[in-house]
Amino acid sequence: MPKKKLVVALGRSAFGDTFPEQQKAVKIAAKAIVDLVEENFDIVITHSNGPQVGMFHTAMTEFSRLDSKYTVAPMSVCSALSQGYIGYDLQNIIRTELLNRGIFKPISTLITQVKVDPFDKAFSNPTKIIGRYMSSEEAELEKKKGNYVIYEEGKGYRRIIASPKPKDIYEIDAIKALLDSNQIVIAGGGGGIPVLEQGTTLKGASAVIEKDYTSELLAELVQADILLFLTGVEKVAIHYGTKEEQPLDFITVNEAKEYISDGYFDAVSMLPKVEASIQFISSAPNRQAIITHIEKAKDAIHGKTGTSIII
Ligand SMILES: Nc1ncnc2c1ncn2[C@@H]1O[C@H](COP(=O)(O)OP(=O)(O)O)[C@@H](O)[C@H]1O
Ligand SMILES: NC(=O)OP(=O)(O)O
Repeated sequence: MPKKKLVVALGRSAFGDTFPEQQKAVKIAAKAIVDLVEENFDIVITHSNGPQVGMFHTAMTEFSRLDSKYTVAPMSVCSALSQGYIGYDLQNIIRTELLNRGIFKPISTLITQVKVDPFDKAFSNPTKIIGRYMSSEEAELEKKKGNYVIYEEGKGYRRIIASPKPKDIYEIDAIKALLDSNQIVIAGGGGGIPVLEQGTTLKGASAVIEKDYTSELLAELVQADILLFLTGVEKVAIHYGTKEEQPLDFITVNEAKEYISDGYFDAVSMLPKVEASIQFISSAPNRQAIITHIEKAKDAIHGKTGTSIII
């Protein structure tokens, strides 16, 4: 019987905000991934990059102000940096976890570019949160640099950037070839580097793609059986964060659409996962989309927990 293909999307909680946090958190992600390897899946891993891409962009901009030998790195370059920074850590820790369990399976990270539409309305409506929390003074400085910020009640300011939809993945054949040769692939990190096709050139766009949507596109293109979102909660809930909070084991596509139109899912956190799940299971039969906590991956695959989006 052919092995089932699984696309796993690792959320922000898999990495934290700083390198020490990442080194610690990635061990939990590695355990989750190797549990899934032991379940005999072919696996593609995608991951978040919001805090990291913001960190690189701010750092490079600050360096360039201090010393003219440093130049500002465009956001697309910072996306590429974040793929390397996270992928390097992730692939090594997963490798160790595999070897510790006596499993010999190669794993590699692929710098991945994703096509976006230059006319995507998202370019004139920044929504994607990146970087760390800032004080009002830091936020003012960002605004002076021409960047956009939002205020989160009680938490502080954060940068926001355009987040166009992913249209195609340029390295998809390489991803498939690695999968076909029994390798674990980390690809589409941070939603992929957003690029605009200009003749024979791919020009980096000043944007950060939502990795949940890229995960779905990737799952479509590799013809995955399961799309698994590993995040910070065990189940999707309605009335989330209130006394009436109701965690859900299953959500049908029709229910999910109703919950979306009733505003139950936060636009920048849970909504993209639910939308991506709907898209994935609706576009071919016998597919599964599951959202759960990073420490519950194996249980969720066995139907013991998590929220499954079903037809
Ligand atoms: N309706 C909801 N049900 C469950 N969690 C929700 C809901 N709305 C918002 N959340 C929050 O969204 C988070 C997931 O979004 P986010 O952290 O952006 O994703 P990721 O883990 O992929 O980075 C959850 O950990 C939870 O705190
Ligand atoms: N690119 C992306 O979706 O990253 P986050 O999950 O950190 O927002």
